[in-house]
Amino acid sequence: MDTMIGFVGCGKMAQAIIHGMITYGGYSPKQIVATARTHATRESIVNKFGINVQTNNKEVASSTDILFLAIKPHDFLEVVKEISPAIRKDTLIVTAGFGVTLNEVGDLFPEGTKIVRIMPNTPAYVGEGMTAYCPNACVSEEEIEKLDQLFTSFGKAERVPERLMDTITAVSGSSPAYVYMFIEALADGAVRHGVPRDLAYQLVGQSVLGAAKMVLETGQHPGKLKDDVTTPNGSTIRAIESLEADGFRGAIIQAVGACFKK
Ligand SMILES: NC(=O)C1=CN([C@@H]2O[C@H](COP(=O)(O)OP(=O)(O)OC[C@H]3O[C@@H](n4cnc5c(N)ncnc54)[C@H](O)[C@@H]3O)[C@@H](O)[C@H]2O)C=CC1
Ligand SMILES: O=C(O)[C@@H]1CCC=N1
Repeated sequence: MDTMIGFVGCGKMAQAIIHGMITYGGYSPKQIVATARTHATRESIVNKFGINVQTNNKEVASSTDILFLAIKPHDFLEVVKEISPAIRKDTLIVTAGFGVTLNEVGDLFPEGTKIVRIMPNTPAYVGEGMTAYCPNACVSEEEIEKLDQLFTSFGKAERVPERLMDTITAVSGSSPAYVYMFIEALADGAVRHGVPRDLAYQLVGQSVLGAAKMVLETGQHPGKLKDDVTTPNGSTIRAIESLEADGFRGAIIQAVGACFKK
């Protein structure tokens, strides 16, 4: 029988994962069940993904083999208290909340509950997510392998030590937001100098995608890749000089620190 995958909390992050799993990972909508609190949300999710959507968190929690908890931190405790008595011993709980440790989650479930802490990101929607994960000691290597396959169905996945999770939140969980800001600002610069808005997003989006692929696929140092673009006394070095004068790199390093601290 197919593994049943549940989502308690089906907002932006869960929907990105569901879209990625179905579109790029070959998962069937029949294998996926989520909960929604309102009729309107239920209709919208059913129409988008064709998955089963219910209103009862406990029923979903008790009927799934892998259960994602993708709710905001302020709703977390209430939801866990509700579903905890309904969890089967063999269910794998996958928790996506930032800053909540495996021990803290473990204390809210019966002893021996299998829990995996993850930090995904929204590019899961297009099959290019980055998911960092760490399991607790109750999860077997075989189960970890199964989860790794699930996470890689919507992008890349890395098993990491838990002590890195807060930093990773700042680096890959939140960073799509900073990258969108960069894209928007670069496009604004293009529009400022006469490029139509749609063309600007095309030019910038493809350049960011290409630059990211160069880093991942050539394995070359980003500094070397930057140097390859930079002609002596050319135009690129003028842009670099201006960015350095405005503290571009320092601003990004500090942003990672601010996100980590929160
Ligand atoms: N949005 C992102 O880029 C990322 C989010 N995360 C984490 O994922 C979690 C969810 O974030 P988002 O999807 O952005 O939030 P969201 O607000 O879009 O989704 C949360 C969903 O949970 C539902 N919900 C709240 N209480 C509920 C309850 N009692 N029963 C059933 N459903 C309930 C809400 O109606 C909402 O649809 C957060 O912990 C966040 O830190 C992690 C990585 C990236
Ligand atoms: O902003 C947040 O709190 C979450 C964590 C990673 C992305 N979104």
